[in-house]
Amino acid sequence: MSLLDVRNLEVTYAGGARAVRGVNLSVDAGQKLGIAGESGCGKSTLALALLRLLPAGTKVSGEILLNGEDVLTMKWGQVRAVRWAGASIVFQGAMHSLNAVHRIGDQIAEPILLHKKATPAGAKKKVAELLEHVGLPAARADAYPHELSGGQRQRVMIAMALACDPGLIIADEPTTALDVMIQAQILRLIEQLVSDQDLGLIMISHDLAVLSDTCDRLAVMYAGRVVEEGPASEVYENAQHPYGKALSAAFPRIGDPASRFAPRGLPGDPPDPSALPTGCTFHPRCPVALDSCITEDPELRAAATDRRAACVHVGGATDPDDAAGAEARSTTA
Ligand SMILES: Nc1ncnc2c1ncn2[C@@H]1O[C@H](COP(=O)(O)OP(=O)(O)OP(=O)(O)O)[C@@H](O)[C@H]1O
Repeated sequence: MSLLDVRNLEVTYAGGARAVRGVNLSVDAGQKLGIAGESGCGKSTLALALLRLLPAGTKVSGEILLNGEDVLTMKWGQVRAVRWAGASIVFQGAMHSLNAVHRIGDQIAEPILLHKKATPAGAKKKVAELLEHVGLPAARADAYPHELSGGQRQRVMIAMALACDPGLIIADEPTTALDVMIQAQILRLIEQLVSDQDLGLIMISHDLAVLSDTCDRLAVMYAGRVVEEGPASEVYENAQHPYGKALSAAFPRIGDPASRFAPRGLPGDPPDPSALPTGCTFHPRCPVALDSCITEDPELRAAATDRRAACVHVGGATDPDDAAGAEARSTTA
């Protein structure tokens, strides 16, 4: 049994935006899954859905099996316990997530007192251990958030996420607000904690390079769907889906000066999730779209060993007559 098994997850916001569509994914203990995609592709919605943190009125269907139990059908009391002890989220921008008027030790202690039913002395001891675990002196428990640097605050957020010993950490752009040096330190810290404690990790980022460096597997999302999935370094180095290729080409590579000076962006924007294009939702931006892509939306299918992509061009499914149409379009574009 996987630590987390998400099956056919669909999320539609009250206004009709289909932010997550038919997502399947799984994470085992000790496994690090990266979720990549441009802004608006549904990554944060997916993270929030996993712990039922979406606004009231949002329609969610499918299954979210955490340790075999479906989070979507749990009673609220159980969901609240699962949020700390089963899986917890580290958000970007720790300053906004921490309460400015409380000492950080008290903030970390709160879930321990509430969900672990610890005594005040037991919670204090655990807070000291957690701070040391994330590389902060235990005495920093007495500090207020504004007395810490951005990197230290993000370490506090990680300590807080670990407070009730969850099996899964969901890190949503955990280093986006930090400078490059601190970003690297925080990423190494997360990696180390995950491997020391055999945790599962879902790391969300628009930055494919960061994800390929940190994670074992990578899922690329576009318009609410996973369009490509496989071992992280392979997806980054040799994406199969045209969107994965474009996303990967947008990042300069070490040792490849050409890519450094000419990273290729992808023209256009992801579609409005309340008015999605027909067929493959990527077809309006796709440089190799076929006529059939306007009407057909391919399922994820085997692209190579242990890799899958949702594109008519993978798995030998391309119709040669249709390919002529694509060629004509790309030469006139
Ligand atoms: N509360 C909401 N109500 C309606 N639509 C929403 C809501 N939150 C997000 N959306 C829409 O759902 C889509 C997916 O948003 P989401 O924030 O999940 O994407 P993302 O990939 O995480 O982007 P970013 O990296 O910018 O956070 C977007 O089109 C967004 O406008």
